[in-house]
Amino acid sequence: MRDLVVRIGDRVIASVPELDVAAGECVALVGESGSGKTTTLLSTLGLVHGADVRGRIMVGDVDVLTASPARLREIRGSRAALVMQSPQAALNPTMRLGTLMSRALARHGVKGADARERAEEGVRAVLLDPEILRRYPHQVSGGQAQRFAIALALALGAQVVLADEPTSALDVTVQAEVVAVLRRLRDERGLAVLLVSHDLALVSTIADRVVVMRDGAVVESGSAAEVFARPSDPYTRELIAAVPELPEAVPAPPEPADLHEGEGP
Ligand SMILES: Nc1ncnc2c1ncn2[C@@H]1O[C@H](COP(=O)(O)OP(=O)(O)OP(=O)(O)O)[C@@H](O)[C@H]1O
Repeated sequence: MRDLVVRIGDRVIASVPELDVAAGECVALVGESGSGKTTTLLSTLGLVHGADVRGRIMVGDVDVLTASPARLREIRGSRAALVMQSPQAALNPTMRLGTLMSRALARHGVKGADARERAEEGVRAVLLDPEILRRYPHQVSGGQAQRFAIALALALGAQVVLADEPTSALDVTVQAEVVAVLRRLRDERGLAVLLVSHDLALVSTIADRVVVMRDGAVVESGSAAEVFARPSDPYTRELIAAVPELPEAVPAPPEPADLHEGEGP
C-alpha cells in the first residue's frame, strides 16, 4: 500500500504513506480507538464505503482501487480473508459449520470430495477436530468460532489474513490459542497477517513489524522489537508505558554498540 489517504468530507480519517505485508510476516496496526486502524485494514479489500479513498493498494497483482467488482469479490476470500472480532455473529446460526464451509467453497468452484478434503484440512490446520464441522455455530466456543473463521479462509486458499481485533471478545487463554494458531500459520504456511489491535501485550507476542497510528496518521513504524524496545515517538512511549509486562514480553535487541562491549579497538 502506498500513499493511502481516506477522507470523509474534509476530514482525513486514515493517512498511511507506506504499508507492506510480506508472506510469512505479521504486521500489527496499533493505536487508540478511532486512530484509523480499521479504516486502513478495510481499505486493503476496498471495503471502506462512503469515503474518498486515494492511493495505491495492491493485493498480489490486483490493484484494489481500480479493480472491477467481480475481481474484488474474487480476492476477498480466495486471496485475502477478513477475520473480525465476533465470528459467531457472522456465521449463519441455522447451518452446521460444515455446510457453511461447503457453501463458501462451492462459491469458489470447489465441490464434492475436494471440498470435504479442503474443509478437513482447513480445520486441522487451526488445530480443531474435523468433528466440529457437524456442529452449529452456537455449539462452539468463541475461540473455536474464531479458529473456524481462519480455517474457512485457509480452505479458500487465502494467503493473507486481515484480522481486526480477532481476540478482544475472548478470554486471555483463548486469545493466546488464536494467536498461537496465527503464528503457526505464518511460520509454517507463509501466511501474511495484517493485525489490528489495541492490545500491545498481545501484539508483542506475534508481530514482526508494528505501525503505530494516531488521529488517522502513522506516528511510528518499524520492527516490533525496535519499536517496543526503543519507541521514538512520545505517543508510542505512552502506549507502551501503559502495558507493564511488555519489557519482559519482548527482549530488546542489543544496540550495535553493545555487541562490541568490552572489545577495544
Ligand atoms: N463510514 C464512516 N463515516 C464517518 N466516520 C467514520 C467512518 N468510518 C470511520 N469513521 C471515523 O474515522 C475514524 C477512524 O476510525 P477507525 O474505525 O478506522 O479507527 P480504529 O483505530 O480502528 O478504532 P477502533 O479501535 O475503535 O476500531 C473514527 O473517528 C471513526 O469514527
